[in-house]
Order: sequence, then C-alpha cells, then structure tokens
Amino acid sequence: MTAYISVRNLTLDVPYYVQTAQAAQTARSWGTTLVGALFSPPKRRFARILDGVSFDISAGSRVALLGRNGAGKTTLLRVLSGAFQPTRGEVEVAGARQALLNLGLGFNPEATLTENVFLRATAMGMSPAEIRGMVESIFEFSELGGVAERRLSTLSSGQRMRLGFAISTSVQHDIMLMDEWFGAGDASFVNKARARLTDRVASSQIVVLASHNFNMLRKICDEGIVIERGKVAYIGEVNDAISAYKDIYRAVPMSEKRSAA
Ligand SMILES: Nc1ncnc2c1ncn2[C@@H]1O[C@H](COP(=O)(O)OP(=O)(O)OP(=O)(O)O)[C@@H](O)[C@H]1O
Repeated sequence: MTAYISVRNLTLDVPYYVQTAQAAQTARSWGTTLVGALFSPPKRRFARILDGVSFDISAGSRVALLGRNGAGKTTLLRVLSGAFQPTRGEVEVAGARQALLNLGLGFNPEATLTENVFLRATAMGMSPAEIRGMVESIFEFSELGGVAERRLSTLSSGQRMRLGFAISTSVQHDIMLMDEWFGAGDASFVNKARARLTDRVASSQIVVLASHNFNMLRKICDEGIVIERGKVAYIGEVNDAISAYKDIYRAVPMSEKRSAA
C-alpha cells in the first residue's frame, strides 16, 4: 500500500475545567471547599489546540515538525496516530502507523512483563500467533528476559522504557510518528535503540518527527512543517522550515520565550 497523510482544516478543541473565583475564595478549608464546590462547581471551558491545520504528506517524505513549546506538535502527532479525533476537519491516513509518543502507554503495572508484551502487541493489531513468535526477540532486545515473569511494577522506569521501545519497534510500519529522537537509557542501549530506529526510519514510507534538535532534523528530514499557536505557519523544505521557525522565535517577546522556549 502506498502511504499518505491528508489533513484538511483540522481543528481540535479540548475541554478543561476552571474553578470560579467565588469557589476559589471560599476554598480555605475542607468544609468551605465542599460548599464552594456545591454552589459554584468548576466550569467547563474549551481550549483550541489546533486551528484550521491543512497539509499533505506523500510516500517517501521525512517531515520535521517544528514549533515552540506548547505550539501543538505532540497534539498533532496524536491526531495523526488516531488517538485524538478532530473536533472539525478531516484527517485521512493510508498505511499502518506506529506512534513512538509515549512508550509506557497501555502497560498494566500489575501484569507480568510477558503479559504486558501480549497486551501492547494486541493493541498494535497483532495476532496471538504473531506475538508468540516475537516474544523472545523482544526480551532479547530489551535485555529483560531474566525478569519476564515479574510484575511490571517491579521494574525501574528505564527498564519499562526499554520494554516499551522493544515492543513498539518490533515490527516495521509504513508511517512512523515520533516525538523527539529516542535518547534515554544507558549508553549501550541508546546505541542499540538508535541503530534500530535508523533502520525503521529508512524502511518507513513516511516519517513525521517533532524535535527542537535542528542538526538531527536536517540529517533525517527533507521537509518541514512549522506550527505556531496551533496553526500552520510554514510548510516547505526542511532548511527553510528551520529558518521560518527561527524567525518566529526571534519575533516572540522575551516574556513569552521564558514560558515557552
Ligand atoms: N488535554 C489537554 N487539555 C488542555 N490543554 C492541553 C491538553 N493537551 C495539550 N494541551 C495544551 O495544548 C498546547 C499544545 O500542547 P502540545 O503538547 O501539543 O505542544 P508541543 O508543541 O508538543 O510542545 P513541546 O515542544 O513542549 O513538546 C499546550 O498549550 C498544552 O498546554
């Protein structure tokens, strides 16, 4: 299948809750908090995180996603991965996608490592027979075979991340969606993980990578999309996109830069 991504006028509003001034003022003790909550419950508001975003990505493209902190890059990747549904607009994705956004997502801390491999791989769309054929290589890559029957909650965060990475990258997908290039863990694992990622990127039809590391983006990507306050600010060749991002960053007042570098 030839992969592509088509995004048309994508808008995403997310709900959040605010405590009214009256409730906040009365919230001085447990009792008054309860009274405040009863008579002035938190109000639901909506924040527009993505606003009229449109672009096309065709097979063979490696796209850098650029933007300041809080611009909307991760949220956009989540929409492309299918985790978030747009409030308005259309998102069409052809091809199997792999999102390396949150390696710990979908784990059950009370289940064993082996059970977690089955849970996560099932969520990725694999059959029990396919998973059985992969379990050994996942444990070999993550170097966690010796503790496979322990509960996940007994693992360190670094070990969990290794397991998540080993499962998520165990199969080649058509589309890779990544939030920063993987760089956590001890040196030998990082080298091994980089080699696997390089291989997966080379064999993917489409890669979308959000990062603030320009050198790495220049090495991997050929195109760039700049997001500013939830809107597309620039689309073009990667070096031009990096320049456009720098221009936006330079134009932002110092006070804003401190809160959103
Ligand atoms: N569930 C949510 N509820 C309310 N606001 C949210 C939610 N998720 C994200 N946001 C807000 O949406 C905006 C975009 O967040 P996002 O994580 O997509 O930014 P980003 O460009 O990936 O930033 P960074 O470079 O820091 O990773 C931020 O202002 C964030 O606070």
